[in-house]
Amino acid sequence: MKYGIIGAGAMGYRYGVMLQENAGVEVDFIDTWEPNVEKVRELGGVSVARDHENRRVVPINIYYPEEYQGHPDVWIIFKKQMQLDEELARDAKAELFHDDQYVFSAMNGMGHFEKIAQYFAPEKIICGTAMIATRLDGPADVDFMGEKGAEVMHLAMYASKSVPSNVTEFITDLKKAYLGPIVVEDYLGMCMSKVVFNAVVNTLCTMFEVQMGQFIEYEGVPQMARQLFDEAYDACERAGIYLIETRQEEIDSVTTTSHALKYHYPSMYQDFSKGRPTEVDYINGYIAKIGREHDYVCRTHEFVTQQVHLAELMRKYH
Ligand SMILES: NC(=O)C1=CN([C@@H]2O[C@H](COP(=O)(O)OP(=O)(O)OC[C@H]3O[C@@H](n4cnc5c(N)ncnc54)[C@H](OP(=O)(O)O)[C@@H]3O)[C@@H](O)[C@H]2O)C=CC1
Ligand SMILES: CC(C)(CO)C(=O)C(=O)O
Repeated sequence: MKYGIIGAGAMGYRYGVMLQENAGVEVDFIDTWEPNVEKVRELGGVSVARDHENRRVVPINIYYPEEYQGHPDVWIIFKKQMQLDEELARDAKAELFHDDQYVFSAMNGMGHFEKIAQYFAPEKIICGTAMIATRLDGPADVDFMGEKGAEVMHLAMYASKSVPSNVTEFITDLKKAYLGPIVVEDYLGMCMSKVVFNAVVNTLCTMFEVQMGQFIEYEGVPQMARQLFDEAYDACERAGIYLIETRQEEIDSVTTTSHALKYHYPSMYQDFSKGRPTEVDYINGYIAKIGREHDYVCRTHEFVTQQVHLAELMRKYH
């Protein structure tokens, strides 16, 4: 199968480079961030390291949407939630999307699949989540965090419980790429399981400006995590959303994942530290919204969402 990556950022490079190098498939990258596209063209590829080591340039094909003439079988979208509407509109205007194509995304937060469904038929949408950590340190400069083979991701169809036969080839390519795909039936429970995880780790690491390994040094983390998970699970259960992990599994995962990805600054911090808006409204804010819609106030998530916005605003004084 041939793949088109929309958003040559941290995760776009991660998926594209691993598919190209490990699964041996054809991959094209589409990006709108000019310094990034121009840097790739100057270097002849993207500079890739793993846990700060073995940095090398991987040759890739990169295009602005308006330049692209190819026809991938699957689009893989990795933009920040706040950028997605504009990106999809620009890509559609450049006539990139075709009825026969599938589309996959494992962005954090919620709301992106509804936006993608404005351009693709529901049965063509493959939903994902990725417990895969990647840093974008500058244009055309990425660092794949975590040991080789530790990558884990989940996927589910947007419109059905089972995977159609032509999507199995995509799953095979993800396996060959060592991206660690696990197929589940319910996309909503799958996505919310990742949202509640990010609502603890991304948000707290961002507020205290620390890496995951530093965050987990504090012995009170499991207790803080339990409070946030309990509220999120209570809201989801009232909304009829059943997560694919139990509350205890999520709490345990905060500890194990934070140790495994100890040098990683979660993607929310990567935005925060560069003065950009964060995805907090799509993570803690989304949990709070589900709660409110079902007569349940997620007091801690509402407070934490405000705290992150306060911290965003206060950056101007630092
Ligand atoms: N990174 C990770 O480890 C993980 C991320 N995710 C999710 O995947 C999605 C994509 O995230 P991710 O790949 O991290 O994001 P990116 O690395 O793609 O960053 C998003 C965009 O921000 C802008 N940008 C990035 N770095 C800079 C910089 N140094 N200076 C100026 N602009 C910059 C660029 O667009 P522009 O110029 O248009 O602003 C870029 O395309 C998100 O939903 C995220 O939550 C999920 C799992 C893990
Ligand atoms: C890698 C991980 C899982 C850390 O929370 C993530 O989703 C992110 O950085 O946004």
